[in-house]
Amino acid sequence: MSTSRTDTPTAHPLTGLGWNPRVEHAFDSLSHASGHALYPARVSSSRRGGALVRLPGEAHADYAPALTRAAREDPSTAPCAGDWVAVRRSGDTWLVEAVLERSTSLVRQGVAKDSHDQVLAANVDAVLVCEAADQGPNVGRLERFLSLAWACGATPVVAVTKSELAGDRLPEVLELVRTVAAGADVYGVSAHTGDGLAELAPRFLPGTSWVLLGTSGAGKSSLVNSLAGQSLMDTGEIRQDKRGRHTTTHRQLLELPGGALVLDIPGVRRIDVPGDPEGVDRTFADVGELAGRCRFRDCSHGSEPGCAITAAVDEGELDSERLARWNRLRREAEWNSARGDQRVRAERKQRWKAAEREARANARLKRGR
Ligand SMILES: Nc1nc2c(ncn2[C@@H]2O[C@H](COP(=O)(O)OP(=O)(O)OP(=O)(O)O)[C@@H](O)[C@H]2O)c(=O)[nH]1
Ligand SMILES: [Zn+2]
Repeated sequence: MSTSRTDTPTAHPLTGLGWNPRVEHAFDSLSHASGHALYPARVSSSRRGGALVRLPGEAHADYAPALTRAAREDPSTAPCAGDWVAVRRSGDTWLVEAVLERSTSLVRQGVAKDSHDQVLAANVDAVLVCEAADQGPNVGRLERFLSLAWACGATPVVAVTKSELAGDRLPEVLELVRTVAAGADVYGVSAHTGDGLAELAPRFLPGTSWVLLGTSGAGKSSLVNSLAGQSLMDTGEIRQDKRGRHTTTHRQLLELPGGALVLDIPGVRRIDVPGDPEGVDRTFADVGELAGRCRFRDCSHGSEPGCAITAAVDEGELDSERLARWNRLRREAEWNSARGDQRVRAERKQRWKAAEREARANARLKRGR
């Protein structure tokens, strides 16, 4: 069944949940090939066997047997928050028939040799990396989160939170973060005073999906609540109160009043693996650019003649600590991805290209062409 409604495309009932031409196309091809009447829905949260979906109303949907079998083989194929799925009615209940192809996915890489990767959030357009202004900032941590964001295929944006706590040091802190996070936009914000929110808020475009990354207590929930002008996420104080109580599957797809979506997935708050090597390279584009100028293509940036990297360190153009962090993250990322198969890596690379194409298409759409 296709969406044969009389509404104009912009008034599609799922537009507010991020429905776009790419998803529509994926859904239509699936739907045409299926013998069932299928409906599109977006996963708000999932657990083993079933998911909470938005159609746009909220419903619980069990997984169809084939989906359950596939998920048992490879957990990364199971629905996760942010996924677009095709559902169908089965008596009084809904069944998830299939997961539509993801534009991006935030993956927690299995750390044990035989462990599977786990997809924590899907179809994320942007990742807001939060780093508190009063805690350093910790540049190594920032680089990790940025690598992960790039690896996932989403656009990273950095929020230096609790900006009022930095006082006079704020410009200096922001300058440092901008150097480390070249390629991502950086905003100083305070949930307590409201500073900087007016600059950051316009980034949350209607229909875009966001995930927040940052260490516990960085102020992610407070920031989302300030942007929303209401309490959408539990902040540290409230969670403390709730500890010990049984919590059921809760809604993880949050809608900001401005129309952007935030995926609140507790598990992503603390992932500290850097993603794949491409993500690391993108984060350290400055170092990579230097590496491209070394005389030998396989330069190990040790004592080889004509090494542009060691020359840059000697001349004070490249911080030797940043170089050390690059080496460390690259080793970690390579070790991680060596376990994953080549296909997965190739797909992640494709996603950047697809996301870029889509961003360009969306921009054209917004300009009205
Ligand atoms: N001074 C100041 N404190 C803040 C600000 N934003 C948040 N906080 C405080 O920082 C603490 C942690 O804030 P949360 O928003 O719960 O942090 P979080 O990143 O969501 O934490 P997790 O959910 O554990 O990952 C709370 O005590 C907040 O009141 C701010 O702009 N300024
Ligand atoms: Zn070199």
